[in-house]
Amino acid sequence: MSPTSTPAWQDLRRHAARLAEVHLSALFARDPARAQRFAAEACGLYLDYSKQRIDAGALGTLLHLAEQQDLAGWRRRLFAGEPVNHTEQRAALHMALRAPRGVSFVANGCEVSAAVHAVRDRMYAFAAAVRSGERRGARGARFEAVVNIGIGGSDFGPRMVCAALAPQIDGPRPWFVANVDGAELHDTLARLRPETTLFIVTSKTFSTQETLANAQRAREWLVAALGEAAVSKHFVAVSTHAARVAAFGIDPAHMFEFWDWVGGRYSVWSAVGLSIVLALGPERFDALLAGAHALDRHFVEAPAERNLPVLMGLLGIWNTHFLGCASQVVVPYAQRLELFCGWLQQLELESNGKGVNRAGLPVDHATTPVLWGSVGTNAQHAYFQMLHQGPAVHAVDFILPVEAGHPYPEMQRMLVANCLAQSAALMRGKTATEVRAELAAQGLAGEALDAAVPHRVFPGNRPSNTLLLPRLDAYHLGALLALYEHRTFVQSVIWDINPFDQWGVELGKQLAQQILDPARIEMMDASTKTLYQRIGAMNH
Ligand SMILES: O=P(O)(O)OC[C@H]1O[C@H](O)[C@H](O)[C@@H](O)[C@@H]1O
Repeated sequence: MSPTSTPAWQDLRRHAARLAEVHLSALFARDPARAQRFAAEACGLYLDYSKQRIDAGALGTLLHLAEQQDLAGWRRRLFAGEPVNHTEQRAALHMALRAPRGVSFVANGCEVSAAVHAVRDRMYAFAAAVRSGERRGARGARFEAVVNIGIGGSDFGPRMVCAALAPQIDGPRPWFVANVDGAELHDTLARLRPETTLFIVTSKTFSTQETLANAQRAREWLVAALGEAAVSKHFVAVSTHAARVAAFGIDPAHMFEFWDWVGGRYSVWSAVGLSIVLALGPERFDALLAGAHALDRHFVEAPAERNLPVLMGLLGIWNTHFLGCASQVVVPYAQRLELFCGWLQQLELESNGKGVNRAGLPVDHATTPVLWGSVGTNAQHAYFQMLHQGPAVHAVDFILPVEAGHPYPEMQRMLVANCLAQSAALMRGKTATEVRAELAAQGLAGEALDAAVPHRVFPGNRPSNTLLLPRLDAYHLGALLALYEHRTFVQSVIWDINPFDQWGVELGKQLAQQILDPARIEMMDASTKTLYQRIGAMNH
C-alpha cells in the first residue's frame, strides 16, 4: 500500500504543519531532556537525533507509519529468506553471511548456513596459506600484492573496508581496479611485479564488461611476464557462476562461491570480502561480521522506538516527505572513511532509486533522496556554505569515531570540535540580533552595519543526526555498515518498493553494447551518433 494512503501519513502532515513554525532551538529550550530523549544506542554505536526537527508526537506517528506499512512483517519475511526480491524471485539474505556457526538461515526454502561456512573455511585456509607464504607465485615468490578486479558491489565494499582499517593491514597489500578506463589498471600494474601479485576476479555474474576487460588485460600482463602456466597460481575468482569462470580460464577449483540471494551491494560479507581477509586476516574479518551480526540482532529484537535502523529510516522519511529534504548528506569525520559515501551511494540509491511500487504501479511520492557527502573537515571547506545558508533541502548524517586512530590527540580534539560545531551551527543558526551585536562590538555602525547583517545571518533549523562510534575498528565498522543496510530496507518498506533489484542499470549497458557494434550504431539517436563521429574525428 502506498504510504500516502495510510492514516499515519495524514497525521504526519498535521505534525509537519504544526512544527513548521517551531525552530529547533525552541524545541531544545522547551525540553531540557531533549538530548537524552532523542538518542538511542546499540552495538557501541550512539545516535543523537535530537537535532532532527521532530517532537514526541511526530516520532510516535512515524512509528505508527512503520506499523501501518507492516515493517515487522517485512523484516520477518526478510530474515526468513522469503523471496522479498520478487522481481527476481530471490531472497535477500546477507544476514546469513555474518551469523555465527550454529545459527541457521533458510533462503527460498533451502538451508544455506552450512554452505556459507564451508566457503568461509576455504577462504580462511586460502588466506592463511597466502599470508604465511606457504602458497606462493609461479616463480616461488611470496605474494606481496593482491589486486581485486571487480566493480559496483564487487568493489565498493572491500575497497572501503580496506581503506577504513588500513593501519591494521598485516598481509599482502590490497589494490582495487574497477573502472573500464584502463588508466586505473595501468597505473596499478605499473606499481606491481607479476611474480608477487595475486589477482582476484570478483563478479557475481561474471559477465560484467568492465571486470572482464580488466581481468583479460591483467591476465595478458601476467602471461607476458611469467607464461600461461602461471595463471592458475596467480588468479582466483569470486562468483556465483562457475561455468563463466571456467570459460574465462580460471579453474573453478580456484573459485570462491556465493549465491544469488546475496545482492551485489550487500555482498562484502561473502567471498567478495576475500581481499579483506587476505589483507587483514580472518580474525578481523570475523570481527567485521560479528559487528554486523550484532546489529542484525538489534534490528530484529529492539523495540522500534529504540531501534537504530528503524529510527534512522523513519527520520529519513520524515525529512524527505515532510520537511522537503530531497538531499541526504553523509559526512564521516574520519579520513579513513573517505570511501564510505561511495559504498553508501550504491547501497541506498541502487536499492531505493525506484519509480514503481512492489505491484509495478508508479509511486505517488518521492523515493530515495539524493545521497552524497565526503569526509569532514574537508567538506566544511567545500559545500558547507550551502548547507548553512543555501536552500533548506539537506539533512545531514555526521559520523564520528571517537578514539583517535593516530598518535596526535590534539588533532583529534580539533576534529571532534569541528564535527560538533557544524551540527550545532546547522541547528541553532545565528539571528540578525546576534549578528548586529557582534558587528557593533567590532565597531561597525549605521548603514554599513545594516548592509552587512543579512549576509551573516544563519537561519539554522537544519536537521542532522550524529552517530558516534567508539573507534574505527572492524567490529564497529561492521555494525555501521549493517545499520545503513537495514535503514535502507526500512525505507523501502515504508515506500512499498523492492530494494533488492536494479533494473535501472540495464538500459545503459545494452546501449553501450550497441555503440560498440558498428552494425548497430546507425540505429542510435542523432546526438549520440554525432558525438560518436566527433570522437572518431578527434581520434585522428
Ligand atoms: O558482481 P557483478 O556481477 O560483476 O556486478 C557488479 C555490479 O553490476 C551492476 O552495476 C549492478 O547494478 C551492481 O549491483 C553490481 O554490483
